[in-house]
Amino acid sequence: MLFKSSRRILNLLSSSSSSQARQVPNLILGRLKHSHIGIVSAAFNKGQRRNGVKDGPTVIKEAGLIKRLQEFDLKVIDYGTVSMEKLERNSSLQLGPDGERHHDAVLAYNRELASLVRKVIQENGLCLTLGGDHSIAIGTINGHAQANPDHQVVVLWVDAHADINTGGSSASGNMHGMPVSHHLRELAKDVNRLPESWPTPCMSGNHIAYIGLRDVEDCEQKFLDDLGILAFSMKEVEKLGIFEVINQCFKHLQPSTDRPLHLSFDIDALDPLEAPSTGTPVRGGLSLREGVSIVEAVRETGFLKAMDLVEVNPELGSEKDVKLTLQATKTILLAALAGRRGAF
Ligand SMILES: NC(=[NH2+])NCCC[C@H](N)C(=O)O
Ligand SMILES: [Mn+2]
Ligand SMILES: [Mn+2]
Repeated sequence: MLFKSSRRILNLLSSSSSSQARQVPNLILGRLKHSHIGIVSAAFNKGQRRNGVKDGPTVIKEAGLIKRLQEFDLKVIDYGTVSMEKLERNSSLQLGPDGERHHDAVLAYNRELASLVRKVIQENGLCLTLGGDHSIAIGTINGHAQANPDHQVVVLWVDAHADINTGGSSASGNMHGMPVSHHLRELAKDVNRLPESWPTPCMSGNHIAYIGLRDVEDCEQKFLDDLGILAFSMKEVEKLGIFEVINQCFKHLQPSTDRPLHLSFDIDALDPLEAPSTGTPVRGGLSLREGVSIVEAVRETGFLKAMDLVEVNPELGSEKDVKLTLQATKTILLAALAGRRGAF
């Protein structure tokens, strides 16, 4: 009798511990349920002047991202690449009305990208878009909004830069410094669109928050101030600490089932000591641990529906620099999507 019952307890113990061992993060992230993670490769570089950034998606995938995510029982579907080929047949530099470099090409590419992002979300996937330069967030956020016509998408933008220039305010003409302005209703009249008036603005200044800023131009700061946009620069991260900053962002954005969350993560938000291979590095950035804390908190809200990881450029820096940058990138993605810290 005693033997029997202790046997039963042993069985119970072993079955509960084995089910615990299997308790890896499954496909239910908080209260938004996803059937899979859909990966979109946005191999695009016309939003700035360096070629290599279009190879970001390939090197990130070659570094074993999908296999690593699958090790945590996540179902991953590769939706393939939105390529620049069609645009390249007409690759002459064409300026927009306010000097935006490759204006129509950037927008035409993003319109196609937006359709694929919309498809991933409509098929109930959590959409991860690998860039590419940050101009691809014109398409990803638009596609996310298209998939949720009855809901307000809210955006957490993690970056050294505000990327809120318009053609008129930009000193460089590079459209990777302009994606945010394309989505804001308040700036609608300052943004030049395609003849079919794509993209339509899908949010207001109170639907976006920033973390990590440290290289913001005067015109951009004026947009942030005028629109009352919540923005935590590295100075505030330093003063308040990363958890207070994250909490204030979520209090403000109020992600929920009615307010799906879009995370746009520029790898240059991290300090260049952590992620050197990127086109516009700025020293004094987030530690990898702070970056991980941000994306862990994002995941834990349960309302993450789409994420961009942009500006990894494998042609910049030494072999060691590229390796470090890819390790940091994978660390961020593993924490954001699987809720895990660990080695690659
Ligand atoms: N996504 C980026 N890395 N953006 C950098 C933008 C730099 C500068 N503010 C510009 O508009 O040209
Ligand atoms: Mn940046
Ligand atoms: Mn950026």
